[in-house]
Amino acid sequence: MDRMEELGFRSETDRQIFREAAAPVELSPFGLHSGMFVPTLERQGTPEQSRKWVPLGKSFKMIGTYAQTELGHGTFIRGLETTATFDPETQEFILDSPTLSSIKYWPGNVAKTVNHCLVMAQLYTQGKCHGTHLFLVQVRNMEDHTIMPGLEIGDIGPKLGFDGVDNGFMRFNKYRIPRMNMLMRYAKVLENGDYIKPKNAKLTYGAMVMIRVFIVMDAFKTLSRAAVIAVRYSAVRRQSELRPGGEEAQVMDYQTQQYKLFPLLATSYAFLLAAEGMSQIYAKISSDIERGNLEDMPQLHALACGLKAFCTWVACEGIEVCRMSCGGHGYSHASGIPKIYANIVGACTYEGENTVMMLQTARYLSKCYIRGQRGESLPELIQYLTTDLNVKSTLGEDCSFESLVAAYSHRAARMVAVACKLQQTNKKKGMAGHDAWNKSTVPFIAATKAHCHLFIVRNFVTILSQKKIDPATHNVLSQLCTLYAVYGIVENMGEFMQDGYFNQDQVSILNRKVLALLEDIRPNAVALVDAFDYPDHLLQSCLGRYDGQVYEALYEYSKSSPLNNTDIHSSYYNYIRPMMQKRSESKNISAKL
Ligand SMILES: CCCCCCCC/C=C\CCC/C=C/C(=O)SCCNC(=O)CCNC(=O)[C@H](O)C(C)(C)COP(=O)(O)OP(=O)(O)OC[C@H]1O[C@@H](n2cnc3c(N)ncnc32)[C@H](O)[C@@H]1OP(=O)(O)O
Ligand SMILES: Cc1cc2nc3c(=O)[nH]c(=O)nc-3n(C[C@H](O)[C@H](O)[C@H](O)COP(=O)(O)OP(=O)(O)OC[C@H]3O[C@@H](n4cnc5c(N)ncnc54)[C@H](O)[C@@H]3O)c2cc1C
Repeated sequence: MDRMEELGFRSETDRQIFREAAAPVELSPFGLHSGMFVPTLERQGTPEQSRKWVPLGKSFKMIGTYAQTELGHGTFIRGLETTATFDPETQEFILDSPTLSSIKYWPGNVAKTVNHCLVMAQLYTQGKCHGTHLFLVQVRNMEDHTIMPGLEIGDIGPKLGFDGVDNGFMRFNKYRIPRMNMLMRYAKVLENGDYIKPKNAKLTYGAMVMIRVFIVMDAFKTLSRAAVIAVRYSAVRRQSELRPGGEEAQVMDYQTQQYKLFPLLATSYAFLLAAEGMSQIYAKISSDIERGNLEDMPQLHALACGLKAFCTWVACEGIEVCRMSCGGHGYSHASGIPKIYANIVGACTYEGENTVMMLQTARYLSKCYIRGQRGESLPELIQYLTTDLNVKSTLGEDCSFESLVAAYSHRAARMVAVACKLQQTNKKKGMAGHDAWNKSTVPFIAATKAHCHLFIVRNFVTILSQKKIDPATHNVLSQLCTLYAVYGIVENMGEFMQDGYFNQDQVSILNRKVLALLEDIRPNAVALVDAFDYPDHLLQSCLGRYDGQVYEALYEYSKSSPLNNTDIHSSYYNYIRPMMQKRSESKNISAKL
């Protein structure tokens, strides 16, 4: 903290980059404090509450986390069971875990690290439930860090990853907090217990929207790090003969290796630009919301949900491809890739399970489709829904940006229409609304993925057409953008061709183009990963070292394995030798028989 002050890091982005550089392998146990707890106090507290608590949080005098998920509920927030009941006599809220399933379970750093939590609980006042609200709760003694009376707190045990985060459980037993510990920027409980409701009940969900936006950048960071390691290693690793009798080839010269890695390199650049675009949209709309203009809140929610789900799914699949493209050494922690995967794959679940998030976006698309069919105006990002689906592609040998964006618009518009028509058909068959919805959610998920894919392609093209970039760089970035878009079509050709949008010749053009682009990008592949400028300290990888000294690094890494501290391990004396002695005795016995 002091070091960041010394270095003059003021913006949260700079601070986050510094924290990651300082703790590259394990996630910081203060990630949730800085990334969720403090920003939520700023955005969901009244000005007075923010003035009181935010400085304490920023100076780490108060260390907190976000405690919402319970044993029985994570996705369905309205089903959370923790209660906060207002007691007007004492001006306090009484927090309680009334059932086993209501125990808070998963909140990061709650087990051993934090002394405060933002707790999401069902608010009761004057005998009536007003839904979930956030409460600031002190959970440990500020003098000796002991657990406050009335609370049971512990660690949930080993996980797939996230080893630097002590995810815990927390149980309330009629635990009292002051009335003013309810975050009251949007909703309030007055001294007499009267409830003042917010302009929109979902304003309380604002912290989750913010983190989903951050997670799009995390998807870029993790995928690009894995790509750096795999591409650099592919330049160093020589294996097998490409030319009979010739020297062993750099594995990066195999077309299959290029087809594995170069689209992921292009995806990394696409996700970086998408994350920046998403952040700009979030900054604009969240500031409108803070000024009371909630008009674009549904659009922000839908975009954040969709991109968070789409980018984490693609990033995790891509990181696994990077790992496997490094052969056996990729499976070792020496590569650094298993840790990257283990730390980000949870993002497909936390901050909104990806399928559920995609369905939130799908719900928004369904409503926009109906508005579009009525001729109503639509937000710019959604206007493609009114695309004329009878139009065919004009794609030519050049695979122009315009023809590629048109293809993605057509695909998404067609798939949203298919899902919406199924939903409408279900209703006409007499299904209730919720059944008509549920029985069309599989095509809605596919349509929403196409919607997100369009956003990322269009965003990439827009930035290349708007930003002033020197010609040489623009040329390479254009190759990456074209590869990202063409590869996405080739890999999902059925969705693009189902209505005959492309003809056979155009399909052949696309299949040729994706292979040609691999050759175009090959000379710049290492430079394109070096451009991310990740220091070796951050990558923590013997395979992805900047100096390429892979085998020397692997040898040193292996020698440092704790198993090598002694030549003969105690298991020999405890198990192996007794077993062998027993075997030899039994053999003597059988020989005598
Ligand atoms: C390089 C390093 C890599 C690793 C980096 C790690 C760094 C550390 C970062 C993070 C660590 C992990 C921390 C994790 C924390 C958590 O997981 S906190 C808990 C998160 N939990 C969730 O996200 C729960 C998901 N569920 C929900 O959000 C909601 O339940 C719901 C699915 C949205 C449904 O809500 P609800 O049932 O109340 O609403 P609906 O009936 O579906 O919809 C009603 C209308 O409300 C609109 N709506 C819903 N949510 C929002 C919102 N957030 N904003 C705006 N509007 C919203 C919805 O669209 C409906 O509108 P409509 O009626 O017009 O259609
Ligand atoms: C690494 C990690 C860190 C976490 N950190 C925190 C934290 O700091 N604070 C916190 O409060 N929580 C935290 N969580 C919990 C996390 O927010 C929840 O696990 C997440 O919201 C998913 O909810 P769930 O576990 O109830 O999954 P469920 O919703 O039970 O998912 C199970 C299955 O049900 C499906 N499903 C559920 N609802 C629907 C639906 N409506 N339609 C279709 N399918 C559906 C899902 O798609 C999924 O396939 C963390 C979780 C992880 C893994």
